[in-house]
Amino acid sequence: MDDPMRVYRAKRDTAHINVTTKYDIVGFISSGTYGRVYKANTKNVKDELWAIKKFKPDKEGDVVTYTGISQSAIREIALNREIFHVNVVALREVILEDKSIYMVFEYAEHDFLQVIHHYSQTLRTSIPAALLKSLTYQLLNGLLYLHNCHILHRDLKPANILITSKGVVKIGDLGLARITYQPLQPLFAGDKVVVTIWYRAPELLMGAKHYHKAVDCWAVGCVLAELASLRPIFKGDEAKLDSKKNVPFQKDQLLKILEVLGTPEERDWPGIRSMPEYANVKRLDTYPNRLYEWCRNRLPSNSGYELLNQLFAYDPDKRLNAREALLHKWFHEEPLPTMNVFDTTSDAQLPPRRRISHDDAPSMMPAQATQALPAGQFSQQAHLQSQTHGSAGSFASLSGGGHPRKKGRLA
Ligand SMILES: Nc1ncnc2c1ncn2[C@@H]1O[C@H](COP(=O)(O)OP(=O)(O)OP(=O)(O)O)[C@@H](O)[C@H]1O
Repeated sequence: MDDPMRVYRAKRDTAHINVTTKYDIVGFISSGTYGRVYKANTKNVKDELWAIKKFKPDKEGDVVTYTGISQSAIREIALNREIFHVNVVALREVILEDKSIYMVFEYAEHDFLQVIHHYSQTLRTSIPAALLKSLTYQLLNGLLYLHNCHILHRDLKPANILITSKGVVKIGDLGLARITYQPLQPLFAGDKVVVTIWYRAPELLMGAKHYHKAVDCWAVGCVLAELASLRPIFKGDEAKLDSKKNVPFQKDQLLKILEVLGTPEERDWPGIRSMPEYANVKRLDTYPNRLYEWCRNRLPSNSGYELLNQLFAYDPDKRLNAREALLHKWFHEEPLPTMNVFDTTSDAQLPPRRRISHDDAPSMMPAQATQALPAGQFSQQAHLQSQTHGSAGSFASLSGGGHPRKKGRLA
């Protein structure tokens, strides 16, 4: 006969965990492409903060229906469950409740965009070298881990790179991330767009059919340059798809790059002539490389310039990878990067806490009575609720070839 305690425990473990019975919603943080993010605290535990991302439920017309979990949500959940690193935002659990999916992440008080705004708008001074170096170092450290796990982030930008109140950098938003050993699809098809345009690597802008980890390293170069100058280095206007969804030539974005890095030549980038957009680039004016001048007042260190120059190699095969970048001498000369990026920041100069609003918090609440899911989905829920620990394992089951999300530009 079944042990009643065992039956009780089994029932308890597969019962619904209600988000709002486990967490107090402190407020609304932000609305992203695929959902809304809330700040939450574990019930009855002081200062145990979380960021809960609630995916938008699928809708058929105005009716919310349980049509399954979107490809994007599955990918973000699946990738996050397999990874664990100090510089990547940790997923605590996933809760499936009332036709919605909730991902519970460790909470990060700041992000790179907010630090950039704080220095440009409030302090009106450049980011000190020690902070700049620590932010970049930890970002590269997280990226090296992802790349070692064969994960491309594909959407690195200041808003997606978070910092905890203890000064630890955490790469977030793996919603666009992909496993690299999947057969790579052509980059642009229909309305698929990869990487916010200001951080988009030249091989993508030139129409490359295949791309790899180097696209993330280009984005790190853009982020480093933005931290150093407090504004996006290549702030191009995105050309939109035409009515037939033809992929346009991103002339303005490429011009912004050419103006600083000069016109790429065959010796910089063998194979450039066979790139789909080469003829279009040939028609543009030619520019000299001005990166050294660009750095003069913004990144006034020779080795800092060298690092940026190598992250901005046109040829993706020559571009510095995350490991090489971490070994770069800029990080090994004074001031050295620190574990707490704010080690050398006075209290008065610390960026403010993340702003939250209270207006939207009620829409977080699921309906009072949690609707029963079809039988098969209980096991899925129990599966998803397991905690995320351990190192990157096999991703074979994650290799669905869904559509990357179309991303908007930074506001
Ligand atoms: N762990 C976290 N701690 C604190 N805030 C977070 C956390 N994760 C996300 N946020 C905030 O919520 C915002 C949106 O989150 P996220 O980028 O994951 O959603 P998204 O739907 O992919 O959005 P987007 O389309 O803007 O990339 C972030 O820019 C950040 O401000």
